[in-house]
Amino acid sequence: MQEMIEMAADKETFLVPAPPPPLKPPPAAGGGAGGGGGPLVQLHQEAASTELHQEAALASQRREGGGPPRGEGGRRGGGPLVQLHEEAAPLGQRRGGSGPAGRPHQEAALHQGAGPKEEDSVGELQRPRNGFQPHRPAGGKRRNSCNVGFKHPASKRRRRVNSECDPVLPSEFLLGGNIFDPLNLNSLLDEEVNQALNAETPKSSPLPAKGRDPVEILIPKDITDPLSLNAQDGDAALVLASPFKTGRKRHRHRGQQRGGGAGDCKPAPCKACDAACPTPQPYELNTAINCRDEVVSPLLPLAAEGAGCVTPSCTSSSGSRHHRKRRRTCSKSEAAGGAKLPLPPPTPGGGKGGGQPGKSSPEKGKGAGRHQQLPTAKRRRQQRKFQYGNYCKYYGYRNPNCEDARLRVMKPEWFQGKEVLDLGCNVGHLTLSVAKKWKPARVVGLDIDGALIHSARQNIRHYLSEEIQQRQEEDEEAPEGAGSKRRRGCFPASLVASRGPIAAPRVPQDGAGGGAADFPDNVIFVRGNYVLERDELLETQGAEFDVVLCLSLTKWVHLNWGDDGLKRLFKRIFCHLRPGGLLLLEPQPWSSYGKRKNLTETIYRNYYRIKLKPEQFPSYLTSPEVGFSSCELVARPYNSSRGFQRPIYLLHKGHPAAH
Ligand SMILES: C[S@@+](CC[C@H](N)C(=O)[O-])C[C@H]1O[C@@H](n2cnc3c(N)ncnc32)[C@H](O)[C@@H]1O
Repeated sequence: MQEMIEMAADKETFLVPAPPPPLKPPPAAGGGAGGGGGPLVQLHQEAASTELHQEAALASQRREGGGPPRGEGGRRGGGPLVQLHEEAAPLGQRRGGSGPAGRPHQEAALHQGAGPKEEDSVGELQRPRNGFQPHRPAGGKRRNSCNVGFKHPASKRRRRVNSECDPVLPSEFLLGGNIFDPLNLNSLLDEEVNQALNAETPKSSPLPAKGRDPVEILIPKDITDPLSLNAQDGDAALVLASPFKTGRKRHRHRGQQRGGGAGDCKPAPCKACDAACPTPQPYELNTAINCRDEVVSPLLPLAAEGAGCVTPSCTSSSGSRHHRKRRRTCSKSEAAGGAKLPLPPPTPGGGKGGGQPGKSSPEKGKGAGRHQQLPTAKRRRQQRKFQYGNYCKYYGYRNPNCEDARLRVMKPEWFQGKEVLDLGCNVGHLTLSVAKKWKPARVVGLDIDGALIHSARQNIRHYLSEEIQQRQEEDEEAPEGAGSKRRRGCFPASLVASRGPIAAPRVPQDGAGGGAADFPDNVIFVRGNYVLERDELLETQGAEFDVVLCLSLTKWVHLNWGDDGLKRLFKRIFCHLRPGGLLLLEPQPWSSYGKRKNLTETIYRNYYRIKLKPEQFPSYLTSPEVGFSSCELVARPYNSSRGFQRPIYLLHKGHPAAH
């Protein structure tokens, strides 16, 4: 459009300065054919109110291949539209007598970077190529147009000027029009003059003979938008309707490409106008990018998984945005201890975010839609990723309210000063809570998934950062001068949350951090499979711990290594415990096994071979085959998901009377 207008502007420089002055008042309506045909003229007048007609007229000529519009021939090829535009073009000349011829130059000056003062700039204007000296309207007002304020680089403009699309002046006119007054508008000014002027019109501009084909008048569908500038693309062709061709033919909208004949000269859209049209805007692209976030969000967990779940959001919550958001609103202390938080009211069927891993785990809940699209082999591979229950979002699903209710049923004295082994620690939230809250001498978190162990180590920093933050808050709450050190300008809370404390103590590595110490030096995370390969290896296992946590692990060991593997696990725990040691066991119910039986072929096989069901665990553990002296049900902690409402047993080794 912009280009078209500029082309039109260039074309206007060919127009001669001004029409002859009016002699007499215009004739009454219906001034006859010689008057240009009343309706046509009226339409011209209306159409001329939009200067875009002028510009469009010239652009139309370009579309026609540079040739002038022809009466009937023009009609056949969309001519009337061209004609209308072309005829309307010089109407601007009537304004102020001197016409718009100067305007394009002013605009051209703008394009060429002429100075801000129009008067000054006129003098600096380049002469048009055809040698005509444009007329400068006296005090002429620069009219608004589509390209107001829009500057093209000079190179661009020059290219257009020299292009093959240069318009050619019309040589034939209708209804008494001529090059100076193509629409024969002067005929409107005075009836006599009109008659005199049109008594004999030039051969190049014949009067339509009576009985000839009537002049086709094109009526804009929308008179408030005659050029259909507001039309959508699809409506563009419907901009004008001919009474002769109602509903039969669609007229090309200016700017719309013709099927042929236009050669290389394609009308360019007006950028300024297009900006107002409902075409995609750059910010919409941005929206699309934002939307893309929605589109690709299911892939994010994949990335997180691939990255070993090291991000805080990954390690501390579920993959869903919903959960992440919630997680952000609650502190780690809530997640860790949470004893002060009121219990959420029971919801039938379980809470939204607290589903069993089987329901809302990466396998099903989050990736349900994705899995539907995945081929079976890929889905299997995906599922196999979590064949050990090694969900990196486990705590997000399990503790959507950031509270782990199991900590409520545990007694601090079980841990204080003790050495604790947490089997299948996942990303270490419960391990870290125990290590931080109850000051055990040492806590070892062990997990088969190295990525989870990596995350667990990272989480040490977050628990630590929380502690530092708490200390800072306490300091700030304390009154000034009360002996407390108020810290100002400390590390921003957001960065502490996302990156950890600015001066975090060294994160202990494997094998480091031995010996009794305060948190976080009392905690260590180790990757390993706790299930020994053979029973004979049990003999090598020495007693090292006072407490072993075996929470929500049995199902995964059971499914992956069958009855034999689970029994070996129990026996190893027993061996690992010192006399008087404690085992905290939270088995998953048998009813939850079936959902996972198809994860791998081994699991499938094991599932159907399992004989030792979870309800038999207490009796098996206290049997002579293992050796625990007692087993008691501690509690069945509440969870918003019934699937997580599992019993916790306390098993004693050796001297139960001592505990
Ligand atoms: C369902 S999660 C339970 C997490 C944590 N114990 C809790 O209850 O909060 C089970 C964890 O056990 C781990 N796991 C499974 N088999 C294991 C094995 N043989 N040795 C060590 N960890 C194992 C998985 O990687 C997973 O992180």
